[in-house]
Amino acid sequence: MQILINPDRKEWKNVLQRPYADNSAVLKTVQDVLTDVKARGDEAVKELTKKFTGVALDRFLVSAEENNAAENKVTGELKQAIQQARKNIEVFHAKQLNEPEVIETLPGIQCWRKSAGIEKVGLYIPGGTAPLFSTVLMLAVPAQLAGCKEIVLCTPCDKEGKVHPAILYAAQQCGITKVFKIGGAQAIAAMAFGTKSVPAVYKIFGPGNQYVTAAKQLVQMQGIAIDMPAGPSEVCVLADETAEAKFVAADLLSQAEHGVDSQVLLVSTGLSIVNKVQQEVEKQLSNLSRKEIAVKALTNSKAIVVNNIDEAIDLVNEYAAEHLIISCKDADAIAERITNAGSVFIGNYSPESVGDYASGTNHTLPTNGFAKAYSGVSVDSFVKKITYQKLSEEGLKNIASTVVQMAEAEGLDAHANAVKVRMAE
Ligand SMILES: NC(=O)c1ccc[n+]([C@@H]2O[C@H](COP(=O)([O-])OP(=O)(O)OC[C@H]3O[C@@H](n4cnc5c(N)ncnc54)[C@H](O)[C@@H]3O)[C@@H](O)[C@H]2O)c1
Ligand SMILES: N[C@H](CO)Cc1c[nH]c[nH+]1
Ligand SMILES: [Zn+2]
Repeated sequence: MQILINPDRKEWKNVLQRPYADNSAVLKTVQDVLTDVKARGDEAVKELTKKFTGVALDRFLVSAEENNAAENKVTGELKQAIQQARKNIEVFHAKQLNEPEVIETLPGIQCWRKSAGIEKVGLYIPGGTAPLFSTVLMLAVPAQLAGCKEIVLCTPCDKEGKVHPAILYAAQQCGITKVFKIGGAQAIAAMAFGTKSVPAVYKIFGPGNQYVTAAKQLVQMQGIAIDMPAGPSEVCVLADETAEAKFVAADLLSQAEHGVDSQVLLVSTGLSIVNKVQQEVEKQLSNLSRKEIAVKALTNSKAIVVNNIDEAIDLVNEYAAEHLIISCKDADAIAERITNAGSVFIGNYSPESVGDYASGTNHTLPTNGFAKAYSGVSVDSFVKKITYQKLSEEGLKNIASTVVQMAEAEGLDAHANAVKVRMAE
């Protein structure tokens, strides 16, 4: 991890750049995948799966037998953990549902807004380097709460053509029945355009690698909605001298192990904590099964020492991390000053892993600085909000002159007439 001391503000943009900023080669590959799947459907999906993963599939839908077999392969302890996590996620997300409230803007003019679940949604569950069954819960629970009628799930399979049993178990727990064993850009294309076996959906959700994220962004240009660009995982830890180096190192490594393109950032007001964290990182690395991946991700990562806490807060707001951990003396007060982050973890006992799995908040979050403008997935992501209005004759009288004045001033006589014709009766 590179250490930078007091970089000039003018340099922040460069310093805070994410790895692999130039994705033109990925975009080219993905564009070809999309064109192929759109033209040739299932045949293209089969060929591309073989090409990118080496797996030859003759069908994509996970069968009832595969589902039953998977249930038997998940241990009782893991089943309990999945159920506990699912419950917490449901409790947290259920509070996001709200009843429509009718507002009377003028006597006789009633306006309201109602949420309607998006009818057809596609969930992408990453599975290239780790079977992220926790993501099933993060997407399927809010989709079900929102009332989405058709929920399709795509996830890559292993070399034997099998989907990880915990992914299937989590899907069962969330009432998802259509699971397709395809991944990458070809899965996004299949859900976007539809194929003989994969239904087309209106909106696609879920994180993924660069290929998946690019595919989502490109299908969006063709009219299919997406949740957000949720790419390689990242965490920023803001730590002062009161932070526990062991905890900070563990948090940094927890995201570095996701992928070689992950980025972790340590921002601090003192060099001594940075040095201690570096030593801890070295120590803890040796015990990790995904050490190679974490080591590569650490080469993209930085520790930045700044002059004071105000500068540190400006820097983390500029970075707009997917996850921000605040390990500082005044963590609560600092949290109040955070304007850009996907999800914030306050204090020494709030590791990001807890939000990744089970506290109840969603782990599908904007990466790559998109937290400046995007929110993470919530029930809201799965609904559209339809506005309604109902006017009585008195209500129309109360607003008529306002509308007529404005319509005529815009030169739109027909608009004005739609009101006048009713008032003339
Ligand atoms: N932002 C979030 O909320 C969030 C949440 C969880 C995971 N993540 C991120 O999701 C990512 C998961 O990535 P993953 O790779 O493990 O799984 P993945 O399922 O996203 O991608 C695997 C698929 O990518 C395709 N692929 C791989 N190499 C390719 C190539 N050279 N050309 C074309 N296609 C190729 C293959 O089809 C493969 O099946 C990680 O980067 C992780 O950090 C992000
Ligand atoms: N940290 C990931 C989001 O960036 C989510 C995840 C899933 N499993 C473990 N972690
Ligand atoms: Zn994680």
